[in-house]
Amino acid sequence: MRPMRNKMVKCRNLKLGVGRPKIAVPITGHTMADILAAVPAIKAAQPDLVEWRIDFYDAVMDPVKLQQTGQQLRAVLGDIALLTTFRTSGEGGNLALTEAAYFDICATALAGGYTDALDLERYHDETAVKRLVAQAHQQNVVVIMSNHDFEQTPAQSDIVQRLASMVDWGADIAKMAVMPQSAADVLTLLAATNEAQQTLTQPVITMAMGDLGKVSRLAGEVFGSCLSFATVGAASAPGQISVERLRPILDELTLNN
Ligand SMILES: O=C1C[C@@](O)(C(=O)O)C[C@@H](O)[C@@H]1O
Repeated sequence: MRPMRNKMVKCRNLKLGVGRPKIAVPITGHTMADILAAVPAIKAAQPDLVEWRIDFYDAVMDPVKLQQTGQQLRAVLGDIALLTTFRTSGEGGNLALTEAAYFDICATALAGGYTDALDLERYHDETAVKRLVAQAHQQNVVVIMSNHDFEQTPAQSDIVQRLASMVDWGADIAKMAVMPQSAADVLTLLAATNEAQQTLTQPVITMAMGDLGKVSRLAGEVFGSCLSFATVGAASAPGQISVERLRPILDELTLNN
């Protein structure tokens, strides 16, 4: 029997949470030229969504440049959905920032009017996170709330509780990445995904990182993760495989009944 799926979330022309898992490709360029130059090869690979990792962008602290680059990226992407993510250094990102600067950058990205979705890390000040959720929703921007544990894999109940708390705080989609140290850890992540997708009202995105966790990036259809990050060129996290290799595996694992 096909597993039960949660509510669908629309992001531009994408329906997340229904049908097969969608494919996201990160852009990790440091300059506007690098960022825009990555687009033709990405478009040729036909991902469902592009993630702009603004923590890699040299001018991320300059609001005007951030918005202009975002708008140019939006224009060249055509109709591909765009997710903007600032990953803080505590969660595996590229740049250390004060809390205030993190929230300012997220607000600047939203005010730029170019993004279809925003990644918001769950483990920051509650009032500030909820204020950004409200701002995003006013602008019809999808909130993907996230948490990354680059050291280990929390217990199943802890992972589910973290995902549930994201939904409580207004996330449209709840995302959790863990670092497995054993095959048992990968099973824990998959079991937590299965439980969360059956019990939460919103879709979830999960992954176990590194080589041990690769299987979790392939198996979203079965366990209930609605988006898998894959590469065209540079990876943004350990264990990502190329879009070219991922797509036929997702096709193969499609549930037809
Ligand atoms: O949250 C995620 C997931 C990710 O960490 C991964 O493991 O594929 C890659 C990040 O770019 C993205 O923001």
